[in-house]
Amino acid sequence: MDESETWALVPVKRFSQAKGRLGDILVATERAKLAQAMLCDVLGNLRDTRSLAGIAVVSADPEAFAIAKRFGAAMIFDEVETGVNAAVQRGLDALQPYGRRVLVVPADIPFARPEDFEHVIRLLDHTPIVLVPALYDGGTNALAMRSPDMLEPRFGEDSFRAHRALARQRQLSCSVFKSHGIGKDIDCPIDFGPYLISSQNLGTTGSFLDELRIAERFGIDDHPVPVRLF
Ligand SMILES: Nc1nc2c(ncn2[C@@H]2O[C@H](COP(=O)(O)OP(=O)(O)OP(=O)(O)O)[C@@H](O)[C@H]2O)c(=O)[nH]1
Ligand SMILES: O=C(O)[C@H](O)COP(=O)(O)O
Repeated sequence: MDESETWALVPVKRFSQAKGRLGDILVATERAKLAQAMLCDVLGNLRDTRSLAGIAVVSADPEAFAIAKRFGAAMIFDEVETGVNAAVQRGLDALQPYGRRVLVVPADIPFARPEDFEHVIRLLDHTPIVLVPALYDGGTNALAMRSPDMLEPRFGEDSFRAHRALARQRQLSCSVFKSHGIGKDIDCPIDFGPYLISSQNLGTTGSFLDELRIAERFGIDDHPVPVRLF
């Protein structure tokens, strides 16, 4: 086994429970479909990231496994489903015996391109930890480590600061890559800003948003409005 191989690890919550923060504007079936569409885009972009040796999906949802299979990803069963950190830790434990590098990403970053992931992987040659902050909410949209046991995952509120602090505490140097592709996620209604909708190819997610007529439903037109500063 080549120890410099990098595997991607994607935690996926049961689709029927996904995207609760969008509950005011999307019904449960729409939230589930959006989560599935984003997973397809994330797995497609990871599959097209040439330096990745493999992808693993950690989930309890059979539908997530069906999607994972389509993209050639390995499957790790999340039997307890007690949140993102327990799920990621389960995945890290599964990869640990192989001594691989890992790139942990959430399933809701459909804007991340293969070249963004390649950049993270290259940075791992320079520092043992690489973090990509979420652009707006203090989250972490990619956590890459030279080995799966370097940091325990601390996803959730203010996780970027928590991951950085943990790396410092362990005396592990850390690169921070501010990536527009990886940094943008869809968590809250505000994330459906006009910039996102009119931006480049958004793949399966874009098609689903078109189908939802998201712009019309939320009164967003084609003109830039200060929903967020990009
Ligand atoms: N396997 C697994 N993945 C999870 C779990 N909880 C969250 N995730 C995943 O972890 C990432 C971050 O998820 P969250 O922000 O907690 O949940 P979300 O569904 O994206 O959004 P909210 O419901 O609005 O919080 C996403 O990829 C989720 O699918 C869990 O219990 N098990
Ligand atoms: O740090 C975090 O928790 C994240 O940014 C991950 O997930 P989310 O974008 O789905 O909340």
